[in-house]
Amino acid sequence: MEEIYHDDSLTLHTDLYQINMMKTYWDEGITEKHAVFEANFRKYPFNNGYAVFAGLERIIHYLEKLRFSKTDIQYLRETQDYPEEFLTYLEDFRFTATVRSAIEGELVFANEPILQVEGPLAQCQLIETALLNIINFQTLIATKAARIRYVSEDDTLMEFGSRRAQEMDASIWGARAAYIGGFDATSNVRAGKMFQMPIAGTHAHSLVQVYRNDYDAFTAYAKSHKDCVFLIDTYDTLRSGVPAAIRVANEFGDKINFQGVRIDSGDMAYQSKKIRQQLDEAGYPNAKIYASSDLDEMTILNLKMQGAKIDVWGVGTKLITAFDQPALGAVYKLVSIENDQGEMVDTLKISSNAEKVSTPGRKQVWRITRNSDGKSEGDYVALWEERPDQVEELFMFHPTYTYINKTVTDFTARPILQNVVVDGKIVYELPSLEQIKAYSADRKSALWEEYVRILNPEQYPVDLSQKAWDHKMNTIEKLKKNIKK
Ligand SMILES: Nc1ncnc2c1ncn2[C@@H]1O[C@H](COP(=O)(O)OP(=O)(O)OP(=O)(O)O)[C@@H](O)[C@H]1O
Ligand SMILES: O=P(O)(O)OC[C@H]1O[C@H](OP(=O)(O)OP(=O)(O)O)[C@H](O)[C@@H]1O
Ligand SMILES: O=C(O)c1cccnc1
Repeated sequence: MEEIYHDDSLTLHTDLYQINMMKTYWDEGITEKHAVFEANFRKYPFNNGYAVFAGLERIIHYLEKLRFSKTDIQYLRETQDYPEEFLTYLEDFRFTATVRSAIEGELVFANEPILQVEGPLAQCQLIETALLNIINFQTLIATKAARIRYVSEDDTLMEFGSRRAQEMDASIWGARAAYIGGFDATSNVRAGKMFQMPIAGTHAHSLVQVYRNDYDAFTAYAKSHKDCVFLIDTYDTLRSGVPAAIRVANEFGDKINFQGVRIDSGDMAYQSKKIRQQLDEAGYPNAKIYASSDLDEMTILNLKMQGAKIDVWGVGTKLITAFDQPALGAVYKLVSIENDQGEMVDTLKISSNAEKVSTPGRKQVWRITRNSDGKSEGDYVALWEERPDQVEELFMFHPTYTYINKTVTDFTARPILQNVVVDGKIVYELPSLEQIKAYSADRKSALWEEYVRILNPEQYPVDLSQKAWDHKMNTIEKLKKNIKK
């Protein structure tokens, strides 16, 4: 395809309706009205008990370069009937808003703000699409990876999904998210280069097909590589694959690191036990058994239950495509907007479903942990000016079933939303990927096992402060009166 407009910016990576709304705000002279938007999700992905927040690094890179390029303006000029003055406004557009966010690797929960944007209305509006696009995908994959890590215990996990991912961006950022969620390496070399993350791999069936037999293929591979994992299931795993691998390992001795064998088909519990036996008998107790083939957390759990002797799991399709739940569904809602008198007015969106009614006003999420053992008591969603970290006693109650409540003492309250961009300037120092991964693993250990298990986890408490709850009820009452009028 001939490229008419050079793809030199991500600023038009937004829905047309955002720019159309910007045009309305511009016509009305309210582009600079002060606004606050918050993002949250309502339903846990994969019915998990938490989500692993990911995507912030890409959001920061996106915001850093948020300008309408010449070709962006030219494209809008030629396709939309915007007046030149509006295009000039877009040309001069600079991001000056403030973004507060959960940090990558943080565990986040349903119905709490995970990211907040505050600043000129038009700016907050433009970035909704890209922000949700990034968070929804990366958080989803990091969460799926965390589930797979949970069942795999300390086994090695390799991400193999690139060929099956929904296009290239998904492979790359999905590989990174999988690493944050608990994977050890990716097969995608570009992801390794971009993010300085470990890459690893074995070889494909095609290599064995080229040589028409296992032995010749493994020999050729061993001649050209020190580290060897042989794929043994091309013809007959137990009768040809394993014996050929052992023969090549014997013949090459110290010239190679015989790391193990990979299986990619058949009954992997039965086969892995037989393979283990053959490798042990041949004097290779340290050779590992790798497995791949449409794996996910349920199959891995089942294979472990059957006593499969698998040491390394290669997971592709079902991880990178978030096979059983392909979207996270995080939304971005206006919670506060300046009125004509210059005062902030908090807003909400009413729904017939009580649990879906949003909470008005700018909020902070406080993670409440017990000082005695560092375990999480739940999250406390409070109005911005509240300081639950400065009180001795905290009354926490379920926002819908208010009779479910408790009073917490001897606790630490930690704010989840952190300043990332302030007045358009990036103030957050990006941690290394290793730090993010380690942080996430550490956060999981602060959760009670009941919230971490992958099947029917307990509902983690996400409570509203009394003030936030009262404010919500008052806002609903006022709205109802207004509607009646
Ligand atoms: N012992 C086992 N218990 C439960 N699931 C298993 C077991 N062994 C393999 N599986 C899973 O069963 C599925 C088998 O896939 P499938 O029937 O497509 O064939 P395959 O053996 O992989 O062969 P091929 O890919 O050559 O068609 C895979 O998802 C695999 O992970
Ligand atoms: O099963 P997944 O979880 O998606 O993992 C990735 C798959 O990709 C490869 O198969 P493929 O048939 O594409 O190539 P191959 O010839 O190397 O086996 C590999 O053998 C895995 O089965
Ligand atoms: O390295 C491997 O074994 C690998 C890589 C990608 C997909 N399947 C397998």
